[in-house]
Amino acid sequence: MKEYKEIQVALLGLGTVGLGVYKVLQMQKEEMQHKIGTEIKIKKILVRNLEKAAGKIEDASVLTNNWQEIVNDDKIQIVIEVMGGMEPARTYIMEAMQAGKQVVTANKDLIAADGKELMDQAKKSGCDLLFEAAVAGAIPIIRPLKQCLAGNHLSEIMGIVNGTTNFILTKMAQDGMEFEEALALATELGYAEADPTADIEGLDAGRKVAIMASIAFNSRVTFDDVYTEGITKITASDIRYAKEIGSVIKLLGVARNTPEGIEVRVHPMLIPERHPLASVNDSFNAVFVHGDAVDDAMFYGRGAGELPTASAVVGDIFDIARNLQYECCGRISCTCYKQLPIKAMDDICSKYFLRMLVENEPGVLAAVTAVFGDRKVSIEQIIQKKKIGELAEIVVITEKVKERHVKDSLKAFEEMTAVKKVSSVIRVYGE
Ligand SMILES: NC(=O)C1=CN([C@@H]2O[C@H](COP(=O)(O)OP(=O)(O)OC[C@H]3O[C@@H](n4cnc5c(N)ncnc54)[C@H](OP(=O)(O)O)[C@@H]3O)[C@@H](O)[C@H]2O)C=CC1
Ligand SMILES: N[C@@H](CC=O)C(=O)O
Ligand code: NA
Repeated sequence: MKEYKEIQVALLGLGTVGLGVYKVLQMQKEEMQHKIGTEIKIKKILVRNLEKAAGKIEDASVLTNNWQEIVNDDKIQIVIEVMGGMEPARTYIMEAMQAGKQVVTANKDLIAADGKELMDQAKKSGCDLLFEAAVAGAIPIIRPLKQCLAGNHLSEIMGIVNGTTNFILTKMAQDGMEFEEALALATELGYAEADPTADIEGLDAGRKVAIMASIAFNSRVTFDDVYTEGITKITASDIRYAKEIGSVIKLLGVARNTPEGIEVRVHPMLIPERHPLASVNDSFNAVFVHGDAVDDAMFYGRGAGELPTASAVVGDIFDIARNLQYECCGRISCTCYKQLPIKAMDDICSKYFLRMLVENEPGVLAAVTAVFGDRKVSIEQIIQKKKIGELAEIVVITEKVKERHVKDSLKAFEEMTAVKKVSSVIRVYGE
């Protein structure tokens, strides 16, 4: 065992998460010696603008805008990447590992796209590359999937894995807030990505689902494999109709290991109010995991924000500090040893909610029903909601059907003069 009076680390980035890590390490100052047998000392913080960063911390002498000062400093043993984005984060992480440093990152964009190359380099360098904060923020999920649940064949992961969109949907449903106002608030609270398009279009959740699926199913799933649909088309009317049928709308990430291949998708879903995910609100996230031994397990906590995300990052730093002392870094490497196919989205099965504007004439409902019937789409419910001039708004809820049959039906409606508009198509949870 090696004894270290202190372990020197460098932070790359001093934004929401970087400042959170700085604060949590200060909050742990008295205790870390007892917990991990050494102290963590931030030796350098890489920033772009020295002046802007100086006002954020007590000792501005640790700030630098020169990466070489970090990568060439042999005393720095852990690099903590919390800048975000693909480059230069990727290069810095690679160079840090090539220089024999351990790495912690919160960067899902990078792990979801280039996880294989990064893990390969970690193995080659005998380094730890830990990324607990990259998925579902504070919630421990990477470590459970890789370690605690390793004695399972995991078949399903499903959950709410984006804090920003969950916050927006909660504010729209519970406080009647407008989409834009709720997004601005989420940004102010430090939940949103630097470009919030990644949150609201489902890309951020897609990256997290790709990372979880790769680990859970031992087969590499990249972000490009994930079907993503965000919440920008969800309207106040959809939320109201959902409420009327005892449901809420949530942005869900789903990954299933099926005999036809891996199903990976992110999209809004109507879920019954009694389902545990329905009460996951604000910036909270929750992940369900199903395995052959564990049965069902659920993980819940804050999915975004300064201190919650830093909680996960600091957990990784502490883990590495222990590994450094016991000289066992790089203990757990890439676990993707299979090459499973990805299931086409057209082949997934779901129930669907469709809101349509049709001519208010006798026979139109029958014609709509016939289009569905001819394309193997069984209807569970069809309700005429209201009249809008000469038109009627109808809501259709289908049985569980194949996505391709719903798409075929939508194509047919485009050709039907009696159908003026299909305003919403939202998948519905359940059998
Ligand atoms: N916010 C959250 O709740 C969570 C975030 N994450 C992830 O953590 C990472 C950081 O997110 P967050 O803190 O919210 O983002 P921020 O935009 O708040 O912070 C990023 C910081 O990195 C700095 N930075 C960017 N590029 C460089 C560079 N080339 N050199 C030096 N500094 C640089 C930025 O500087 P400048 O101020 O000049 O732009 C900024 O201060 C991302 O990967 C994100 O996806 C993960 C989980 C939760
Ligand atoms: N923007 C992300 C931050 C955490 O990953 C989110 O809102 O969940
Ligand atoms: Na996490």
